[in-house]
Amino acid sequence: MENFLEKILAEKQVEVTQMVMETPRKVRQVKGFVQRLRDNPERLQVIGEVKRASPSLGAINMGVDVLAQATSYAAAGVSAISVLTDPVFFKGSIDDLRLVAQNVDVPVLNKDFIIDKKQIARAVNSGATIILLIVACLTEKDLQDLYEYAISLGLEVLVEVHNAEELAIAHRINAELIGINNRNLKTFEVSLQNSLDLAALQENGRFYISESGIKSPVEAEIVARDFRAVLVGEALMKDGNPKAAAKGLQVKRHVD
Ligand SMILES: O=P(O)(O)OC[C@@H](O)[C@@H](O)c1c[nH]c2ccccc12
Repeated sequence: MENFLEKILAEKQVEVTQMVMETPRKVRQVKGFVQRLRDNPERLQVIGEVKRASPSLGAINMGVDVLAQATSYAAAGVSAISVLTDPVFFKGSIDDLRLVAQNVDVPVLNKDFIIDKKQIARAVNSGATIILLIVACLTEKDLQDLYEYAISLGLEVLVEVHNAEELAIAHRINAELIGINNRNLKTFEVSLQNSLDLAALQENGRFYISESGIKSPVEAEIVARDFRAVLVGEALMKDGNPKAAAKGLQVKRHVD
């Protein structure tokens, strides 16, 4: 049986084949995400995500007003906004990202399954300032090449891992920004315990983010000690007041 990730990657290959290689322009100028983490160690930072649907849940909020949602996140003081651009499994589009980037002055993360430079050039030209690279989607060599390409363009790169082996790879390529996904992309099972288990392997000088399954300030508190930020989609997309919800997740961290 093909797992979910294999299905997504097979489809992504088709999408990328049909894409043209754009000439990358300059990265949009905003105060960077890492800088925002550096400046705010005392509160858990939030990346609010725009996500209409997902393979595990189906429709989350298909009728969302993308601009209003992103503006609410920005008004709540999020450190970045993530926009899903995968059309097939997440019902997103690059136009969503462009719309958000044109209207907020916070970093914007292009959330997609990136396997090719063409996607990175498109991300920059659409206003993204951060891209996601998922260790489980790439060979170490391709991960390293795409990472270096993105950095050379002036992008920030969030490197996503799910287990200790992938975390070691993220450390080897010298990623500064590492996301621990609580969701297993092969089975879509979610456990916050994954972040807590891998926290012991964190290295000094890098910034770690806990991704997925954070639904309330209670869950935010659980990861706030070991993580600088959380990446939250579903809970914010389903809340009638996304601004208040995004603000409520910025809980106090106990920094020694
Ligand atoms: O909706 P949640 O459970 O708050 O999760 C957000 C985000 O972490 C999730 O969308 C995500 C994390 N890594 C990904 C990789 C691809 C697509 C989606 C994701």
